[in-house]
Amino acid sequence: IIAGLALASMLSLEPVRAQQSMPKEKILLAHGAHREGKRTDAVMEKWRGYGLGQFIHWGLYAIPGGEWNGKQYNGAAEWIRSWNGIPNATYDSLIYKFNPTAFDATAWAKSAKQMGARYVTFTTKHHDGFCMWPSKYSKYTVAASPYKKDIVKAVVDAYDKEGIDVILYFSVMDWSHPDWRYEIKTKEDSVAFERFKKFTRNQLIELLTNYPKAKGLWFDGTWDKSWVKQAAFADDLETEMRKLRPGLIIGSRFRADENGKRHFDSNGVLMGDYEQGWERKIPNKIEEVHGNDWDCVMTVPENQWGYNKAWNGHIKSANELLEMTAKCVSLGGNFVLNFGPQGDGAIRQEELNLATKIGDWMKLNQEAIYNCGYAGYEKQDWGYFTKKTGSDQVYMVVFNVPVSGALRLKMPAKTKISKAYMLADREEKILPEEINSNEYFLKLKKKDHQEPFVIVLETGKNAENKESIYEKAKT
Ligand SMILES: C[C@@H]1O/C(=N\OC(=O)Nc2ccccc2)[C@@H](O)[C@H](O)[C@@H]1O
Repeated sequence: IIAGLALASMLSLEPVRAQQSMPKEKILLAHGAHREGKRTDAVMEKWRGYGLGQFIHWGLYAIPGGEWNGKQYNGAAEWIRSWNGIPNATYDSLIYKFNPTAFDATAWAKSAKQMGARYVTFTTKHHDGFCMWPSKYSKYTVAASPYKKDIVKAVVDAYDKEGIDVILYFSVMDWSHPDWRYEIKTKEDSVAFERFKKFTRNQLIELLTNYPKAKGLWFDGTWDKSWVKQAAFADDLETEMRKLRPGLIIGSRFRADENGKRHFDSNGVLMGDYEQGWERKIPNKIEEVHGNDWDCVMTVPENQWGYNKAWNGHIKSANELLEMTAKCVSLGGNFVLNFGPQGDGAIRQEELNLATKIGDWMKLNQEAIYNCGYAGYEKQDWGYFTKKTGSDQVYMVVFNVPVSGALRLKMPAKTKISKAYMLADREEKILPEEINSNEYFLKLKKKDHQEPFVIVLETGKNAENKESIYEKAKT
């Protein structure tokens, strides 16, 4: 095209327009993203509105709980098999100690329900390769443990009964499988990894077949070169899984495109149905989520997913976790809080206490979290705006009350407030005092709030559109 234009100009057929900055040419990809933009089906619409979820990391690693022969493992407790202080066979013999007599899936599900979680992501197989279901493709499963029973089934059934949707976590990387490779260097590696790919496909089809109620798969352990090079295989497998389970939700961490690009393909388009990169981190502004669905998965300690006896370092409080929840929802995402049950199957008291506190708050304020998203308003110091999907209803989730006891509220131009009141007590009206066009003071009855609260703002059509009482500053 450029040569043609240049030739034309030389022949003075027509002046060449200054070369527009040509849009970046899309690279033709066989195994890139197969959809651009958010999914619009009902299953994904429901996922988008969950707001709050629970992650559960449970497996053999919960038995040592981050400690071995009295020594504290400094990494994440669920990674302890990789500690060079423990021979793999010694770790793997933990299977003979796995008999969680305190495991009660119904109690877990009821605690999650009370907390206000609307979905749960459960570890069917973590990097250590131990299967929490009786997989017929592995000997290293609950079936070979003293416990014997199918834990994945118990969790899926119990959470489904509480109306909480289940997503199955699955680690592709499987340290215990003889055919797993970090990268393919030799012919032998390649032959072994072909067997591993078949094994992985078999287990995934088995999970989707055994647990049809599961709404999605949360993939992990997909960052090593061996798997990143499997663009065609992983793409075909994703297509097969979606065909087997229409509506299946798969995140951006499952597969890479043929150039090894993960999460976003070579054209910058999100792989899968939502972005999975927000692991123990939250975006600060809407631009960072690029118009995609996303969820943030978060630990209570700094970085412990599996049960760790040492409950130390910075342990997040209920208010911190509520602020993370509100921040995620205010930017159009979901917040997924991790629980690491003990080796005996009981959830530790500290985590149960957090679930209770979060649940008590959610009972009063869930309307500002469920089926809410980005309001499009300017972020302000007092906290986070959320907006009810498909309505004008806007919420202020307040975490910071200034010493004045009054909140300064800046609304977008032409957006008037007709009513404002406390969500937890609708009788407590708040009279916005307009101090400038679209700027208001909201005086609060109570000043010493010990936990976040929500103010409902009625805006939109029924708000009177009186002109601002202030002259525009003459500048
Ligand atoms: C949810 C966590 O997921 C993991 N790893 O996550 C990542 O590797 N996250 C990641 C990596 C690169 C960029 C962004 C996130 C696991 O290793 C860990 O044990 C836990 O199951």
